[in-house]
Amino acid sequence: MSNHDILHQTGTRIIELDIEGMTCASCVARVERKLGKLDGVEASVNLPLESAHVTVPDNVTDQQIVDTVNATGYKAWIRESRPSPSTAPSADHTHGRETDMLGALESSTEGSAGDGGAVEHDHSNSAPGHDHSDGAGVMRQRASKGGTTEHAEHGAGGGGAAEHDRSNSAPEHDHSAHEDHMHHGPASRQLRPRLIAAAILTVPVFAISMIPALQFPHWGWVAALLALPVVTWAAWPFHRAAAINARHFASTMDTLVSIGVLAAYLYSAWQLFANPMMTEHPGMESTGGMGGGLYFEVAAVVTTFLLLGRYLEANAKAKAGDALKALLNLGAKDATVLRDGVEHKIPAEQLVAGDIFVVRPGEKIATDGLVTSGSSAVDASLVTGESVPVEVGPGSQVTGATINTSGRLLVRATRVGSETTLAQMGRLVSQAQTGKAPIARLADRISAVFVPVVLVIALVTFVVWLALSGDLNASFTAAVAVLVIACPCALGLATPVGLLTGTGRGAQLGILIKGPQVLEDTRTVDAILLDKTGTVTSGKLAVGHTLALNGHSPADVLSLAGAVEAASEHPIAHAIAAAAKSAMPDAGPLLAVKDFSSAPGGGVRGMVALNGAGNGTERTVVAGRTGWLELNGIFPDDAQRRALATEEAGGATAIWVAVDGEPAGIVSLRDTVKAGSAAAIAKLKELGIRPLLLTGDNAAVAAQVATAVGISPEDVFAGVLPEGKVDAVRMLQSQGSTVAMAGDGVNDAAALAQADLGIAMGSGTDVAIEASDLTVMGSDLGQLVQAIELSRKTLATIKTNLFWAFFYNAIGIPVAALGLLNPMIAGAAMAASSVLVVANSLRLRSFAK
Ligand SMILES: Nc1ncnc2c1ncn2[C@@H]1O[C@H](COP(=O)(O)OP(=O)(O)OP(=O)(O)O)[C@@H](O)[C@H]1O
Repeated sequence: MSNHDILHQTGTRIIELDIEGMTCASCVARVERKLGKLDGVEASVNLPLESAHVTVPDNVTDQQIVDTVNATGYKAWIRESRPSPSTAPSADHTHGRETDMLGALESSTEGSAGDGGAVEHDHSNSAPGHDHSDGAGVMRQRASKGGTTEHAEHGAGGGGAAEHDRSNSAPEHDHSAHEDHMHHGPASRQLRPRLIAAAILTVPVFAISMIPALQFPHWGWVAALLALPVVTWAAWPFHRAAAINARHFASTMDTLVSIGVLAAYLYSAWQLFANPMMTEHPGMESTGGMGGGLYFEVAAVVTTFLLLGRYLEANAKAKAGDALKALLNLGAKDATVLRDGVEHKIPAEQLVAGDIFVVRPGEKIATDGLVTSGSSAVDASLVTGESVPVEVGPGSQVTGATINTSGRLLVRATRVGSETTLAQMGRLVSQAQTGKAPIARLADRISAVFVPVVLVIALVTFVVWLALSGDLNASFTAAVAVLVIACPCALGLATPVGLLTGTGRGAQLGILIKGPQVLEDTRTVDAILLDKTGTVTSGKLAVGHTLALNGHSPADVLSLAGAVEAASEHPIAHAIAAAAKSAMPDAGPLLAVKDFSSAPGGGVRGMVALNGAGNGTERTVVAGRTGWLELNGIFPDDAQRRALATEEAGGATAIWVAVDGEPAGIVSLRDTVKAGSAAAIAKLKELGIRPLLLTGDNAAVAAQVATAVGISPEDVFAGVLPEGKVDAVRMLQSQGSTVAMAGDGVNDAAALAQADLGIAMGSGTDVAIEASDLTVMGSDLGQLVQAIELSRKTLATIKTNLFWAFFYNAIGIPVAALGLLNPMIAGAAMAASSVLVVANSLRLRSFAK
């Protein structure tokens, strides 16, 4: 779907919300459920990003959405609102956060912009994404004043507040708000002092409660006093969340923690008040005669552990988002634009398509463009992950954010703002991170019913224990342990943190994963169709020699073919045109062509005007494969066909050139297999994936390439027409294979979409990227292998996370109910499970390092 299509769909719109105050999977489930109750509204909430992607029909206002979230006890702000790309957004997140990510990009390049307001204004005039936003009546302001204040509060001092002020005026700065969420969000900022205070007070409470040698007369009162601020002030975030939820008759994991901690403290306090003398002598705690004991240390230790868990979690969440931020920060800040021969330094976001800008050696290229003069090597490793700089010269396309290493370039901007490759990358990554795997939805649903169930289990534990043993002390301990061990927060973090880290690391490596479902697909894939030209081979063909037929000269054949091919984008065409040009006398221009037409996977056709013929003599030139010639009514004789077959048998890509309806010659071209292809294919086999070669080229060339890289001869599909590529995918699928397809061209788009896993390679065409599930920015097969490995590893990580999260709860609850788990250990275990899940995910950050 083109941007144009997206912009003109009506009926629903997409709202991006920032939501504050969610702590666990139960919160996520509640927000989704409440929003889902509004007619036609669908929401997908992301816990680590503290955001929601909501599809809203026209009859529901933005304010209603915000109010609904606020009414569930959280705080919501609208980051952005725009027409929906489709009526079923959760299924199609493809364009979900278009202007959002543009905003993100712009805010990241804002640093040197000087007057931010002016920059925004200029830019929104120039970027189509913005025009659209304006037209659609984007809600640019945050929904409530309170929201802004609150956000500013979380920012790091004045700078943060200033940033938010600006974010009120235009959506492009909302990303900075987002960053603040990640870095100075309520979590780490609020939790730190509470954690420190809790830890300092808990140590003595624990020591005097547990070590009789340290006890002194009336130590119980001292413990009660020391533990009081811990269970009230330090544990406040838990109580506050529990209270907010209770107001709405809902419960989350905070409810469990809050009840557990308060119960332990109040019960102990009640014991102490009932028998003030119970700790008169050291070691006398349980001789009070009521069968009770003191649990101040339990309340304090549980609080401290849980705060520690939350704190580490908050920091880890911030780290997990780093990769995306790093990606967005890649963009150049300034551009030197050439106007009337004079260089002007302007903020990069003020560039408009058509501007000519100067890039000096060592500078970042400000935006996507076409080199108009100069030559240099461009280091694209930051964007594509490919380490070898690419040579560019006039006519070469360059990508914004790549680095010009050697020469001075003049570049004409072709894509700016939301259109640039970098913006698209950011968008894809961000969408992937907000998407939800089916398994994560399951986890959300489970945790929503989980808390009330746990409350009941805790109550039953208490009652049954008391009935069976009559021991109030033991009954109480068991019930508190159940409450504490049951917090499902690890469950809520398992998928999003894994996904965030995996996709973030991918972005750094030039690998874009479109969504959680893709991870699942990479696991099941067992066959991969590799496009030959440009994927397995370099795609940089060179003309070997030209065979002339029917009395033509090789030079004539080449110059006529070159003239027509100059109008085509095909690698074969580039090679022939380049060879023809260098063979021209005095390196003059190629002959002029009119009535050009081309058939993908077939060849080209055009009328070439002969220079020097004076009276405008023209030749009809057809170049391409046999089938294309035949379509044009040209049928080579047997001897000519044999000549072609001989060329092909030698491993060349042989192209017919026909002039005025007669075969006139054969141009032979050669491609080179990429250095890393063989190793990558061996690796694919190791991963249990059967590599197959798919090409429009002739069988002999295909077989040679296949042998060179280790693909077995029966796994080669040669001479395949573009539409045949889809059939090849279907055929393998019908044989029961789960098929991946890697390709880079427009020709491949249909096959990419048909494949179970479509992988767009190389800087790829937009169509290919659109149709694919995975995009590998580099064109090296090794990167493709890396992409599959990373996806599989991310999925494995998520699964391990879910296992541990479920495991803790599944094992912990019965053990606690049986009275075999000390509440303090339960608290530590609970916190450890969250930390474990996050730490396990962060391991992905070192993937391929
Ligand atoms: N512009 C062109 N000029 C001449 N021949 C062409 C042109 N485009 C396509 N062909 C012919 O059609 C064949 C198939 O082209 P197609 O683009 O489908 O595949 P390819 O690029 O050769 O290989 P692959 O499928 O591996 O990318 C080519 O091998 C060539 O014979």
